[in-house]
Amino acid sequence: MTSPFRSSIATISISGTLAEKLNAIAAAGYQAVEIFENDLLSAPQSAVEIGAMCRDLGLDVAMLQPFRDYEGLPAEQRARAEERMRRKFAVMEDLGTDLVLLCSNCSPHAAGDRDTLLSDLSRIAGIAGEHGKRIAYEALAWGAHVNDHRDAWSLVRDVNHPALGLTLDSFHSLSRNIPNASIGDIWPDKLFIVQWADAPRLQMDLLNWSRHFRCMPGQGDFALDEFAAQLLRIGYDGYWSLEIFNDRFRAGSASQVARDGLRGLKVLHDGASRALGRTPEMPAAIAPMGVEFIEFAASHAEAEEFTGIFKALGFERTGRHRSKQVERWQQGGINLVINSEPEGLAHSFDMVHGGSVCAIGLAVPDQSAAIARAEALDIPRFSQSVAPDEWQIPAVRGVGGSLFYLVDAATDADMWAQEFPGSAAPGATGLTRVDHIAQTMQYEEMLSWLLYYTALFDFAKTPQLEISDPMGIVYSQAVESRNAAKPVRFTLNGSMAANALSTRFLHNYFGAGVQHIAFACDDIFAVAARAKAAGLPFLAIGPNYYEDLEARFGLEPALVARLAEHNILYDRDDAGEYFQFYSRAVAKRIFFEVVQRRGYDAYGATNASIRLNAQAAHRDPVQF
Ligand SMILES: O=C(O)c1ccc(O)c(O)c1
Ligand SMILES: [Mg+2]
Repeated sequence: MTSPFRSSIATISISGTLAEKLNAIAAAGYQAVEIFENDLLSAPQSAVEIGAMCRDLGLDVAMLQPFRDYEGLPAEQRARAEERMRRKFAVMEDLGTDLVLLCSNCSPHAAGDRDTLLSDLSRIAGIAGEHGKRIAYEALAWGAHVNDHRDAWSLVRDVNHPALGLTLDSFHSLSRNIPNASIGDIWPDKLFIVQWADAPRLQMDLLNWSRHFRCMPGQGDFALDEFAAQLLRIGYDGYWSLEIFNDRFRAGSASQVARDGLRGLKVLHDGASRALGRTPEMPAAIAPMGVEFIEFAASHAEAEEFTGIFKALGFERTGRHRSKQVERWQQGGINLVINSEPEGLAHSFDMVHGGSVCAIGLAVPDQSAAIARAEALDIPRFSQSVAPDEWQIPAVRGVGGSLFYLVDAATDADMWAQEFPGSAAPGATGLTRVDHIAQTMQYEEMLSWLLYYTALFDFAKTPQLEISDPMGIVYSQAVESRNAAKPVRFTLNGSMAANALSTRFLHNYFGAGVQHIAFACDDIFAVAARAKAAGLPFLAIGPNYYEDLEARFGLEPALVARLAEHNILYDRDDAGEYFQFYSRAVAKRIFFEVVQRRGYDAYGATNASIRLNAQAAHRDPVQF
């Protein structure tokens, strides 16, 4: 399929040597690269060889960058800069590009009056024109005189030389809150390149924000969709080029970061096309209608540990798979499946992780659209051999190699009836549905999975929270469906602290995966009392918490006593009230939570550190 836009990425955005970067960029499927000068300077290959390498990899060289500090210089320095520029033209010739990026001058010694800027930019445009080269002028957000794309544009427009055009960089424009409507004034033939970066909204100086915290479209807080729609509106059809300065990415996997970037760009371009009423470029984001099932991989011995907890929580075994060592446990609208087969994906999961969640089934309204969306976003499909008469459910890979089964919401009942014949309906008990699923991952992977969830699914993200674990800080971010009736919610958790619970999980579990599952109920006291009588190993909460709770929220002492009796944590905000309790972990890995929401939409973040402290009491002694 021909790409609906021209994709590119600056080599600064990813880790590795220049050759490694180019390989990762080509493998991810970009059409072009911006060569960052520092990457070129430190490469063992000549510019001619780099140019040849790009061509062999099928990559165009979109631009060489950056060229700094030219306009407004005193005459002597300006002449030296022009000489430097001529040399760059020779390098560009070798690389095979005619475009160079010129950053607005950051020197406090540069003049900033408009006549000087116009005259200098005219001079350099003339020199570029003589060499058959073009210059793309960019307003750095911290430029001494030119730091707003509207000013850079008015200079480019008034110089009006074919060799001088504009660079738009979403970071510089949006970090300064420059209205997107101003893009409407730009003539598309003079917009030589558009650079993309998202970023979290931070209170810090522009330069450090830009150099360390840029991220891929969709991973930050900028309203890139409006910016993108404006570009399409003016008819811009040049490169969409990622330029991401981010310390985490430069320490991470080049191929992963490159793939994430292209995924972010595709979602952005498609979203902008849709906003303009144009033909969509891929099926719409999947809007899951609920969690259909959670599949646990477990040996028979560990399966008993899980089912002990399931029983105490009120689940019943309602069926067995007609041909496999797989059981179905149910309660309310919840299906838990325990897979103890001696081969297949579940078995590999059990071998690597021990008892674990190997798959999650999501009910989707349109299975083939869901699969096509995953394919368009380069999210790998999973298939394993199934018996000819077995119910086929398409699956894609998720966190830690686990699966998302995309269950057709219209035929889910038939699926259960065929695969688990004669399942008994569960008796009425307390748990109603899966409230959320918490996945733990390396801190470095969090942005990648965040993008995965918001690109593949019609999910919104909540702000990232910092939770204090007794052994360090844990970062937690939720992604949740916008469908309010039966929301599907995941929390993504990671830490840089070597002994925080989430890090201990990664060690114990050998990788990223589901760390806990929260079930919703309508009467948490009844569920807790029943679970207690049935011997659920509760996570015990200390008395200080309850004393503080009484003071903090002015709760009735009798209510606080009931909460304490059942180890129930409590939170309240403007939207409503939240009740939650936890089980101890199975095999020090997975634990369960029960929640009751009364209008409340969050996750009890203030209680998370209480919970982490309670769990830390059970950790193995650490040897330093
Ligand atoms: O941080 C910088 O110096 C820098 C350089 C080149 C760019 O295109 C940019 O946006 C920033
Ligand atoms: Mg830039």
